[in-house]
Amino acid sequence: MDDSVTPVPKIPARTEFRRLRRLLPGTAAQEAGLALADHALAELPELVPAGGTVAAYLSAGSEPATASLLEGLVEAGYDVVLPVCEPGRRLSWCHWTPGTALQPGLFPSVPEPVGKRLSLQELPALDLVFLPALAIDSAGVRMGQGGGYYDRFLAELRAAGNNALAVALVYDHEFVPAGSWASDAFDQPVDGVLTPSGWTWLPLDPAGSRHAV
Ligand SMILES: Nc1nc2c(c(=O)[nH]1)N(C=O)[C@@H](CNc1ccc(C(=O)N[C@@H](CCC(=O)O)C(=O)O)cc1)CN2
Ligand SMILES: Nc1ncnc2c1ncn2[C@@H]1O[C@H](COP(=O)(O)OP(=O)(O)OP(=O)(O)O)[C@@H](O)[C@H]1O
Repeated sequence: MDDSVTPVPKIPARTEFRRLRRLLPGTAAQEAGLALADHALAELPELVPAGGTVAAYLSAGSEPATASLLEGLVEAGYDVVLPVCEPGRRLSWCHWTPGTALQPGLFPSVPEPVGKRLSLQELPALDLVFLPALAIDSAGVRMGQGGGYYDRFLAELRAAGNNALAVALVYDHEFVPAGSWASDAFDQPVDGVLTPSGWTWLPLDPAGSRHAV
């Protein structure tokens, strides 16, 4: 891994990752989603006990598609919860199965499940969180859409003592060297990244790693 990168400010870096997504061919999101689901479902039995609770999300636009992953999780017997955007940039959560109705949320392009909304305190203990990202660096720093929804959520989850693994889903070219952009103190690191090529536990530096790679 090249350790000589110069961090660029977060906002232009976000603009560039969005631009690259817009250049992807129309089939990229579906193809990436199928590969991600295969890797995820192959590994999950070792990471999450049968019947465990997995937080995930409904993909939108050019994000790697999560439909196959979500269906596979339910088929494998996991309890799946998906986020709903609330005012104040907070997330609440709904249980999801393939029959759950969807509706546009605060961001009209992002679908959300219809149903009873649960706060973090009302949720069953989470075993694993799959989260959206525009990019992840090899130290585990996440570039999101800029709302701070997941930084707030992970900070609260971790403060509550829940050590659920946080794993971001991105395309291969979005997994980049540590320090590719300037991180902020409030950025919550992820524990791993899942790309169409497979899983990587982070940080990549073995001395700091929480997990066997
Ligand atoms: N699928 C998904 N759900 C999510 C998030 C996310 O990043 N992705 N969020 C993370 O916090 C929260 C919502 N925040 C978001 C904020 C802005 C955009 C947005 O501007 N989307 C672009 C399309 C981006 C693309 O195609 O890659 C758009 O609507 O035009 C999306 C989600 C909660 N739910
Ligand atoms: N724990 C927190 N408490 C309050 N505000 C926070 C917290 N974490 C982040 N924020 C605020 O959220 C805003 C956006 O943060 P950032 O750019 O890292 O979002 P993001 O991770 O890209 O977004 P998202 O999670 O929505 O995809 C920042 O202005 C920051 O001040």
